[in-house]
Amino acid sequence: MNLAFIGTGIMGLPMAGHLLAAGHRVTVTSRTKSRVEPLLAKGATWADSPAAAAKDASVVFTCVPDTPDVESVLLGKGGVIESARAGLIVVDHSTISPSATREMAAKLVERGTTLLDAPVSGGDIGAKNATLSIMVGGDAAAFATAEPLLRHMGKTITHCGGIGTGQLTKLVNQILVSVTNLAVCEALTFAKKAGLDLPKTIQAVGGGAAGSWQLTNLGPRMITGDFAPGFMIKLQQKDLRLVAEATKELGLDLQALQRVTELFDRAGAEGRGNEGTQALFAMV
Ligand SMILES: NC(=O)c1ccc[n+]([C@@H]2O[C@H](COP(=O)([O-])OP(=O)(O)OC[C@H]3O[C@@H](n4cnc5c(N)ncnc54)[C@H](O)[C@@H]3O)[C@@H](O)[C@H]2O)c1
Repeated sequence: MNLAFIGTGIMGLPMAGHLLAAGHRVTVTSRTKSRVEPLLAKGATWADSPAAAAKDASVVFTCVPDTPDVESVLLGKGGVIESARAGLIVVDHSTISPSATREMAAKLVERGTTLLDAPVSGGDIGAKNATLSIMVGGDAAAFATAEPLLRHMGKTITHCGGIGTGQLTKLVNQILVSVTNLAVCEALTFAKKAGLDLPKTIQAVGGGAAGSWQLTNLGPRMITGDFAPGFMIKLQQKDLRLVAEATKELGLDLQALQRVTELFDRAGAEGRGNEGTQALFAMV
């Protein structure tokens, strides 16, 4: 199948690589061409704009940082909409605003193009190992077409409902991920102060009821001071802003969420925005 992938950063690069490895023709574009070289070396084709990338594609994937980036690659100058046509499916893997997603879907549908919101969870490791959880919102027929492609990149693929429900589900995910991250930071701070062997502690509690992705994957990075991203703090701040907007709309007041949001914002203000979320350990 002719596919396009726009935004080949920490997540998009390995995800597009899986589509290539599965035998699809993949045209790619991203902000920094040099970072796409590993895909070009494996047979991907470079395009100078999202519109050019989408021109001959049946399905276009996007994985860029924030809502304005998705708006730019889909609806901006040189955006996908310029070459959009009846039958084209756009699958957006970015984590962005659910309401902006619905608005973009309405604009694309005027060209006969269907948008699926399909944010992912599982981190850089899940992207590399093709074990992502992918939460999809949008038209059921478009989902049926996209699902076999999503299976090359993820293990748990869920059609959550109509357009925007993938993003709302991802916000549920971000509440769990961020509050658990803080719990891991506090537990390991306690363990360190108590003089415990930290790798043994992670092993011991990770196998019981306290086990979690955050503990298993970020705990070892926390205790060795490896703060390379992973999932950047500035992206978690962006996600927590989206969660804050949604909780306000729903009239909710979630205490642990507020605390962890403050800590991530403080980490960002201290210049840690490009570090991985495990660097929260340094803030506790
Ligand atoms: N890193 C993770 O662990 C993780 C996990 C789940 C979800 N996400 C989400 O996935 C999305 C991407 O995250 P990432 O970690 O890969 O970020 P990243 O910054 O590593 O990659 C983003 C890519 O998008 C490209 N890009 C940005 N604006 C562009 C534009 N206008 N046109 C073309 N390309 C553009 C950049 O060049 C970069 O290659 C974000 O929404 C993030 O919240 C990330």
